[in-house]
Amino acid sequence: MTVAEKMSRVQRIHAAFEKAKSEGRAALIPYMTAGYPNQESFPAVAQELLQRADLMEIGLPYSDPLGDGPVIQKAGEQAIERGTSTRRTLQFVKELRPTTEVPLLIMTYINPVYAIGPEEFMRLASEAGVDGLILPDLPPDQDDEIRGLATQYGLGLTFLIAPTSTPARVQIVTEACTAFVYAVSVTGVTGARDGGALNEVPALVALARQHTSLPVAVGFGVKDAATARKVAVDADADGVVVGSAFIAAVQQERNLGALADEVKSGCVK
Ligand SMILES: O=P(O)(O)OC[C@@H](O)[C@@H](O)c1c[nH]c2ccccc12
Repeated sequence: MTVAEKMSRVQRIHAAFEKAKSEGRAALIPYMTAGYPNQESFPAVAQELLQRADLMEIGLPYSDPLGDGPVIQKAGEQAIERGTSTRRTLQFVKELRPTTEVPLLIMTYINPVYAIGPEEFMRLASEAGVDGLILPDLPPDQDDEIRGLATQYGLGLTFLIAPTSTPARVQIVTEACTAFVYAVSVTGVTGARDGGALNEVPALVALARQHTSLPVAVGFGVKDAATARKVAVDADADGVVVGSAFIAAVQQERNLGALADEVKSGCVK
């Protein structure tokens, strides 16, 4: 891979945030589990979201997903039952890659990466056209290997901060990120919550900004225009991640594109 190719992935991620900003919006970052609801339907589901997305998170289904709430956990189980493996997930990215300019990030726990072998995983991800990795359970200060390999293969990295993160922790985590910083709105698992759950977001975004000039995206609990507005406008985040609400829409056979349009309307600053 040439230096230019390596640079272009992280740059593509940053450019996507810049473009949304220039249009007066926070970036919409949908999450969808690879191979959900099944291998045949996933590409169409992904396209429905990609048409509205500024960046996209593709979840690598994993059998022991500690941070996943019930909706995403069930989606992952179903995808695995229906044959979506780590390699199949990367193959999905390879198939989507020529159809879209939207940066594609793989959201994965670290175990599947170790199961295939970190170098092999990075090689396959890079070949498939993945732009970045979101690693919710890798403590960035306890790992040099993954970070070194991601740099070598030109992949952006995103780690998570939460309202319970101390300023010292926020410093360590944000310094390890190269793609964007993922601020989790609440401590706990993914999924929608009752109102009030997003109240800690403005302070968390402000704290992140003291430590980084990277874009700061917020996830956990955004499900409609009002909750998106809380994150995009009230907390002034650069990106809004939405997962469980989109998976629930697919599961209930509701109009996914219409829901994505609605959430996107809440991303307008
Ligand atoms: O589902 P929500 O509440 O909209 O939150 C996004 C989240 O699902 C997605 O980013 C995600 C999926 N699995 C994860 C595991 C850890 C952290 C984040 C995630």
